[in-house]
Amino acid sequence: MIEKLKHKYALSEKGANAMVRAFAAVTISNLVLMLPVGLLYQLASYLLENRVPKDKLAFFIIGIIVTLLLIVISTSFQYNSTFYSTYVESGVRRRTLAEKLRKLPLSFFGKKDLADLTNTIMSDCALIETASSHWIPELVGAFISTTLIVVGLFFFDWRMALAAVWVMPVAFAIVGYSKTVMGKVHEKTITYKLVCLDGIQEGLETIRDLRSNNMADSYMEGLNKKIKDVEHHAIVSEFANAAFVCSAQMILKLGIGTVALVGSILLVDGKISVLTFFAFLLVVTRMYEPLQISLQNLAAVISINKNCERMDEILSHDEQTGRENPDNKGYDIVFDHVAFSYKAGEQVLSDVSFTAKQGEVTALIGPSGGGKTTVSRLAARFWDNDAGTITVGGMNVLEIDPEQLLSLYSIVFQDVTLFNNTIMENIRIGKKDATDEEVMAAAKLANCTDFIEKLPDKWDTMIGENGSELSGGERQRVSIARAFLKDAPIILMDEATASLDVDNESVIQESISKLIRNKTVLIIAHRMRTVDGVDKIVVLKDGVVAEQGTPADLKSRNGIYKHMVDLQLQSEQWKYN
Ligand SMILES: Nc1ncnc2c1ncn2[C@@H]1O[C@H](COP(=O)(O)OP(=O)(O)OP(=O)(O)O)[C@@H](O)[C@H]1O
Repeated sequence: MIEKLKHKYALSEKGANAMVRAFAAVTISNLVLMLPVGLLYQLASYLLENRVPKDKLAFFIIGIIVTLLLIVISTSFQYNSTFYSTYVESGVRRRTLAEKLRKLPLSFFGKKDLADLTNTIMSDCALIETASSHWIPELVGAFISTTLIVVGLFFFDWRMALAAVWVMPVAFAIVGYSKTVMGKVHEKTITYKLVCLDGIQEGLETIRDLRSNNMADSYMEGLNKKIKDVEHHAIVSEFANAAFVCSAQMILKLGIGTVALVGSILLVDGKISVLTFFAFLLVVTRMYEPLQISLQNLAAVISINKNCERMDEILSHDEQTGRENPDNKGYDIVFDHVAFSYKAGEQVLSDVSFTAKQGEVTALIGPSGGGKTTVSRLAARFWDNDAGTITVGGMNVLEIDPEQLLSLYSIVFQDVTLFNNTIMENIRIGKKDATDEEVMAAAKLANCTDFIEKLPDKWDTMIGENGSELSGGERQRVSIARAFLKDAPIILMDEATASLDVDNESVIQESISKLIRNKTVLIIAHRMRTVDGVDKIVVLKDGVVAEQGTPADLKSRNGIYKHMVDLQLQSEQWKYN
């Protein structure tokens, strides 16, 4: 049972054990709440004889005190077992999820959009939290305690017990039947919600483009429709749920009626005493109460199945794993007949072989969509290649732990990611234990010092979400400073100086020349002028290496590279007129 609970509700071993304790706590609490019924039964038996013996008064007083004490103890045990441990467990679940996301291959994130993942981490976690603290323990506890009470009732009088119990299987069958219908309704609800969240997120991310293209109104129209769909579907879902739960609860209430009816007949026939009749009426009014709530809980537990599946999909996804200790000899990167596709059937690289040597600069060039970025991603194991091998210093990248492998790389992308933190901490990301002096030295090399000194709080200036308070060129210089700070033996650059002005470009180019000395450098180049001095050019076209060699070699071959150089020369002559 522990294993099943762990898997189904994304619980740790400790959390699953706490849930079983919560079942016991709710059961005990429900049973303790039946004690006043026992006392009332005793009292009624004396009152029917028109006297309460004096020596029994103490029994009732002690009975009431003990009952009150037991209620307090069992309620606090239930509280501790359900709420406290659940919230501790929720923290564990969110951490496990975050840790898992850290280890998943990027291909997983390609399949899932951000709104979907955020929803799983925030909303699904919160739902499972409520389920673990309320719905599931109350449902299971009510089920066990009611079964025990029902067994007791059958010993007392089987005919009256039958009159009280027949409604239970019918009520639960109705809610159980709702599983298929509600499963589909809930799946649709999630889909509508995700489409809506996605729309809101996309709208916020693209607000600048929407406004500049006068698209804000039509986008809002589309978004309004998505919000209306969520609203409409939520009403349908609530209505369907209420229809099942309310009918089941009404059936349950019929139990009181049948106990009264069967009891009256048996009483008139003299087959039961008034006291037995009274006892059954007392028990059924109390016994159905947790079941009424349980029916609602059962419907809710059924409805979160989809959320649990979504969570399980993340938690059971294969991680990118590998050896912790790199055993590379040097830092040559070798692609040997590498093939790769992001999606099945859409081959992006079909047969790529080349070597990027340590101490040399290798430039990847070629037409847009040829596979340059993909090659650089595979080299750093952001994705795993499907066929062929990629080695770094003779070590297959697929056999090494991704984080260990990435410690060998400094990466400068075109789209720089910055965090809402100080500029100092944003550069320190390159090397988390770097001193302030080291950070400042790296920033100087990347020509960042001037603009940082002009910021309101200098090095302690918060740079806004994703560095929104910095210009494109400044962002790129921060990213280059990170690479200087990390000073890793392999450098991957995606046209690192593309958004720099002429002044900055020449200063940084000088620094980059220092940075890349004796390293393995793989650059994705778009401007042919910058690759003129590299050691090797690899031309990628349609997922294969179309040409490779030194710039001089390739120029003399009159192939794609030569053609691209000529085109760029022509485009440099272009002017606005
Ligand atoms: N995450 C992804 N999921 C699916 N397909 C992708 C993904 N990234 C890239 N592709 C596809 O892979 C192919 C190669 O893309 P890649 O970005 O490697 O080319 P590139 O040569 O770097 O292009 P560019 O010069 O325009 O940046 C393209 O057809 C692209 O649409």
